[in-house]
Amino acid sequence: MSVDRPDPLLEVRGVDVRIGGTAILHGCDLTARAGELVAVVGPNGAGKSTLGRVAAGLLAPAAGTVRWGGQDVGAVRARRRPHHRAYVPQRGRVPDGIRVREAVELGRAPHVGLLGRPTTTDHDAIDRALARTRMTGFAQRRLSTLSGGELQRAQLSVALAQEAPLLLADEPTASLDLGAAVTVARLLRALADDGLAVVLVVHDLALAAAIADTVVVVHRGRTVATGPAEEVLTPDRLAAVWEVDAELDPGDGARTALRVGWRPVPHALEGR
Ligand SMILES: Nc1ncnc2c1ncn2[C@@H]1O[C@H](COP(=O)(O)OP(=O)(O)OP(=O)(O)O)[C@@H](O)[C@H]1O
Repeated sequence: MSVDRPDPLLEVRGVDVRIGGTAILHGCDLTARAGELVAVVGPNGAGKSTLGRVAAGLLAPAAGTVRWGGQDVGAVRARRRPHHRAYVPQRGRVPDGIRVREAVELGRAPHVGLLGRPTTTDHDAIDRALARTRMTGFAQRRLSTLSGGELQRAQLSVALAQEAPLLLADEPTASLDLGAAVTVARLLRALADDGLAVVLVVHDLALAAAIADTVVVVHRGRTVATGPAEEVLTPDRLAAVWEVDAELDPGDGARTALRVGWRPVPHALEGR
């Protein structure tokens, strides 16, 4: 590890989570620094969203610690939390009737205060968040009328208006077409390049390999590997964790592919 790496904005150490008496996470670790994009990957039900929620302070761990900028999350008052981290849920609630700009204004609310009025700085932050997510032209549209991709971008816009140094996004490219997924992936990479710590829960391993500095593999409630995609997503690990015959092709770094053995191996080739 280089000595001049910034201190972590997110540090999850040895976290256990129990829900309704069931152990969901066991001793999980997750670190993200300014300028770093961390992709949390793993099979269905592995515990990725739970890890994202505990990292976002939405779920209290039964053991272990969660720190934002070195401060224990339990010691951060509820109204200060949006200043530390923004969280984009997998399935955000879409309130009836609310327009995109109004939703983004709600994202900005922690800066405005209970009785205050938005200042020019707040309006500028809202405009920037809309522009960054290409939602300026949708500002007066009701959330309920947006397509799945537009809604994902609107939710990111709400989170960006918070201007928190740590952004956690749970499957922001789920149900997006290829072009829309690339747009969101590039935005997340650009946000990290601008100095945010970005944690992304994602299923698409080729996308994770293309944009993430660090990949964290969650398997059966444990963080079993952490590192650059080419070191972590080896054929052996893909076989052990996802139970597939697959290989990551790192390409030129910006274009990545996952070669997957989709069809059963013919008996004649087995064991060769
Ligand atoms: N509120 C809950 N009550 C009971 N079990 C839960 C609850 N929330 C999550 N779980 C269980 O915890 C495990 C991990 O769930 P989690 O949503 O974190 O997985 P995931 O890796 O994000 O899965 P997916 O890729 O399918 O979204 C699953 O077995 C899930 O059924």
